[in-house]
Amino acid sequence: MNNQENSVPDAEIENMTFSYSSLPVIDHMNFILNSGDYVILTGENGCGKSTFLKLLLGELIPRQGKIYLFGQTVSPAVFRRFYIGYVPQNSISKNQNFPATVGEIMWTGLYGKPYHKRKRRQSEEKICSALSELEMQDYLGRQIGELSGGQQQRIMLARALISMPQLLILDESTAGMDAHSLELFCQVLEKQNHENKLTILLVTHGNTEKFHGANRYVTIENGRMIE
Ligand SMILES: Nc1ncnc2c1ncn2[C@@H]1O[C@H](COP(=O)(O)OP(=O)(O)OP(=O)(O)O)[C@@H](O)[C@H]1O
Repeated sequence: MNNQENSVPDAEIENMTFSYSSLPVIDHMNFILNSGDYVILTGENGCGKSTFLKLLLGELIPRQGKIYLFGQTVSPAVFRRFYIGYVPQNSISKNQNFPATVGEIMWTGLYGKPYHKRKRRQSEEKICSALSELEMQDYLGRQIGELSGGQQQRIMLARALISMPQLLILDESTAGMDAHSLELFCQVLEKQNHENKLTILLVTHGNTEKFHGANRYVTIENGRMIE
């Protein structure tokens, strides 16, 4: 669904404030993420990027202000109704023995999809095509823990994309990635945004120049979003 048709932003933050007990992190923040935006979010260590994402995803509750996703107040129902893809910083590399193959990880990206069980062939084709885009099609039967960090992150992006999200959130997903993986990752994001109008919100520490095609660059400073 493209929300531009009815001009409802994919995400809207209104006058949001948040603190961890006595530590203020977000201070009367306002922010709008429009459908089709490709936003790069940066900021100093500890400025509140992860906290902002946790608030957006309903993991934390603001002390003040409102958060809307696709025009609706954040709630479990919103996450059932709208697909939001999420690629975190590499967490698999911390568990080299994680007992799953690339294929098994990819299947989890299709859970809840109507064609998941009924159309196995169609699902397999989707998985192969998503892996090919990230040059990982030959790794289907490999244990995820045996792959390099960059390869694992390519798999996690492919997995997020097969769920056909309306919004894709990436939290430091490219940190420490090798040059080739980073190049492929950036190419796929640009293509998804330009061709499929996928809304992207990407948090990164550096390398902002690698993310071709982004239309907005924002930072968090003193608890507010600066564009
Ligand atoms: N659970 C928590 N309890 C208390 N303070 C926290 C908690 N999580 C984060 N903080 C503090 O809140 C501030 C913002 O942290 P946050 O992780 O959101 O920043 P960040 O911009 O994502 O940092 P980095 O770039 O280092 O990942 C920091 O001062 C951090 O120490």
